[in-house]
Amino acid sequence: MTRPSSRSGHSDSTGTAAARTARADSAESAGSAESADGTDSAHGSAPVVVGTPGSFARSVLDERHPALIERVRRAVPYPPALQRALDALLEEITEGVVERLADDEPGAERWRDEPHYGRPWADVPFLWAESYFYRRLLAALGHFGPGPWQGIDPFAPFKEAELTSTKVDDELSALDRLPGLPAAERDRTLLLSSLWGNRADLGFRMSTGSGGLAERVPGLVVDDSAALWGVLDAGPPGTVCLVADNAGPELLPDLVLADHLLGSGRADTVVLHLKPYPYYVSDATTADVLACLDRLSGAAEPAARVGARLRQALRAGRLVLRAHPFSCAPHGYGLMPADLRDDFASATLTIMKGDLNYRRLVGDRHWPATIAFDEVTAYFPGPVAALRTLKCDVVTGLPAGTLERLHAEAAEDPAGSGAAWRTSGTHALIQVRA
Ligand SMILES: O=P(O)(O)OC[C@H]1O[C@](O)(CO)[C@@H](O)[C@@H]1O
Repeated sequence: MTRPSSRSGHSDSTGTAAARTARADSAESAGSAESADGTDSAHGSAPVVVGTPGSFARSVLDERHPALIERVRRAVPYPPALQRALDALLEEITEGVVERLADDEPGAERWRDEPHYGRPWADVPFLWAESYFYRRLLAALGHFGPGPWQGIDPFAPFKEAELTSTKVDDELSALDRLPGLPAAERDRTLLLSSLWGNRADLGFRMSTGSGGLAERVPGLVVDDSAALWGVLDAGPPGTVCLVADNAGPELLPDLVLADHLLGSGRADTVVLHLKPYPYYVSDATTADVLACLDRLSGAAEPAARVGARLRQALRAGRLVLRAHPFSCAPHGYGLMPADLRDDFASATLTIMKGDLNYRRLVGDRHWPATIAFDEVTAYFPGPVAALRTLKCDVVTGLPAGTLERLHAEAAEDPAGSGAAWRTSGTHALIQVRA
């Protein structure tokens, strides 16, 4: 495998203007030409739009976003002007049309060319609507300043509550079982901890017991983990890109996995991709990494040792943090700018964590669930793995038999849960394109 050297310089583009030029290229290289209505001509798979009441996407816009505004308002004592800005945003998303960022808002130029302004929020693509909502929330709260609220993370109180919970102590103390496990089971435990950390309620406790972990994870609908280790073991240790998702209970097992990749010789360097600003409530930023390192260092052994090794890896440049602007862009990775593409191209493997990264990786579309993962990620510049619990309608790469089983289970469920397996986080997948 040719691995061009990675570049560290980053453009300031979220991929908006340049992205549209790149769209044709990336669609072409993915073998999926888009028609004027946004439908993928090869498969008839339309982009997910916020859409009609009753859809999952609409419930996020109608219920979760207003609830989040109220949660943020209760958690932080914002002054009257910022409260009024929150009121205005709430009114806009529930009754109005999509408004532009104010011209004097820092970074407004990155959003200027988007085509969705003046339309009802329900009419725009789901991925775009969610991403723009978070940007507008931060604008309302003065996050980008200048001013006294500049840089304040409105989600910090929630993140801190999760990170300081005693549940995390239990999970960290379970780390002491790892050295006693055979190497293959240690690999698997750490991989599954990182995977289920995306649901943020299992984590390291999965390492207990004597049975194989896979048997105790009935919700794992695709398990390409052998291919994942195969990619990493195929050559000398190189760079692994780990594209993080949530802070706290998800980021901790991600960091422990990064330590394991470095310590087991699977990676020479781990590049951890973070969000440059608070996003999707709990997405990890640099501050969240530092908080996790403090949490590890303040815990009992062996967690404290993991924390010390990670600090040393940061100092030595073996654990590298990136916060590329495109990480908060409202687009799929098919539109990533060249410098980010170079980063991923130079990696032995890129591991995409979580549901949002999955949507951005495969494209936020109503794909047939059985369409090959290899096909929808063909554009990606290097080997890529997705570790994700299912929290939205988008899924690809399911074996036909698995899909049938999921439908049959849903049909038999007395609660009539329908397609809840797609959205409730009870199911998960490990998919790899080597
Ligand atoms: O933290 P994760 O796994 O990326 O999940 C975020 C998911 O939450 C939602 O915002 C709402 O459920 C999804 O649209 C999104 O994909």
